[in-house]
Amino acid sequence: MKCTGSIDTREVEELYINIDPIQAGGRLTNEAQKAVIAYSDGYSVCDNCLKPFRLDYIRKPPIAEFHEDCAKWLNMDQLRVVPGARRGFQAVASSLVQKGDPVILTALSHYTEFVSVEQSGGIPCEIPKDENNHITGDNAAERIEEVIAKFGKTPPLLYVEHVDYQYGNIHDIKGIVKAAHQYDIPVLLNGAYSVGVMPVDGKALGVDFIVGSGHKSMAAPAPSGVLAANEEYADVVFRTITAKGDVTGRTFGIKEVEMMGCTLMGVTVMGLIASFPEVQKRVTEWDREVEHSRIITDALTSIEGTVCQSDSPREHTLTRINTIESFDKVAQNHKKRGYFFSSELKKRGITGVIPGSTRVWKYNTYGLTRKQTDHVAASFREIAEDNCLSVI
Ligand SMILES: Cc1ncc(COP(=O)(O)O)c(C=O)c1O
Repeated sequence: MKCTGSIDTREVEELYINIDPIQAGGRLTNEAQKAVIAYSDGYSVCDNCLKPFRLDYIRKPPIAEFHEDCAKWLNMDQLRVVPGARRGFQAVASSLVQKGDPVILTALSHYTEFVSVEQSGGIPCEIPKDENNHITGDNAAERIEEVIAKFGKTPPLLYVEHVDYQYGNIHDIKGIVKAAHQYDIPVLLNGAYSVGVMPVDGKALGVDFIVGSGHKSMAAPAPSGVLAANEEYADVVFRTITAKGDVTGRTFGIKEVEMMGCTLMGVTVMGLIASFPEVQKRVTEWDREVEHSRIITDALTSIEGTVCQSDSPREHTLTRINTIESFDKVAQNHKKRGYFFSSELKKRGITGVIPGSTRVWKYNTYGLTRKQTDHVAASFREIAEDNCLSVI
């Protein structure tokens, strides 16, 4: 097929309630949609890039202010915008990890963390999860000791998910930080599923870095994100270039090495900034989101044979559910096989569950209204009853 450049409307968002596990927190606000159009030209944010020539100093549009305000909001000392959470991991690993260094991550770490470790020549060492699918301070301490004994050196970095992508569980960050700091290991908090949807306080958690994903949880276009650091590490990660042209003698001012000079331009940074007021407001309404998550999860677990594999009652909107003994049993004898489930959901105006999956799958209820929540909950029950599954 040839790309003609003509783009259809995106039905998923226009016509359906979307419970896709990764998309919920990244939907743009109306303000971001307006900003995206206004700043759609490539270098549009550079109209007023005056000395010093760097993205985070631009005051019109208020990019400098966003950097200050967003750092404050996360209770961290300094912040930069980055093209996705993964680029935040990359900047930190590239600054702190040397070839052959052991680096601590967890049994629930995202692949992009592993990629950043590999790029820097580090050796990934995972903290195992416990029987409740949690990463604990005790397990972290034990693993750190083991790794130091094995490699004969202290890991330069530890990554931990605030909320992991497999279960949507919230982990004991304070306990893990306590363990890491006993060995002077800095902690990077992966806030891909927390920054922008729930309250996050870097100083209260005690972390050294926070990484957030704009397109996952801050109502921003992709690829966007934030990297925040505390004062102790800011100078290292946000160091400026010292290289000089050996023939021309040129120097390059205050460009930051890990940021490749400047990062987000145009649509991405302006979408992130335009959504920021709404994002700050919505994290204060987290309790309501959790309530909606519980309503839907309760509906699913009221279907005989269905097991919630995430923490219960839910504390987050991302949930992993096991329907092997319920919807998958129906699928075995259904003419549409596993596709019956997504097709029944679609008939009811719901999308986001991978077509064909009826065994273990994830959904995210973030951003649903109460009416939509009740409709999704009732739909799961109805599909079960229509297919002779008992609902308690
Ligand atoms: C837990 C987690 N961390 C990091 C990432 C990467 O985020 P980004 O796409 O912003 O680089 C993802 C994306 O799926 C994720 O689920």
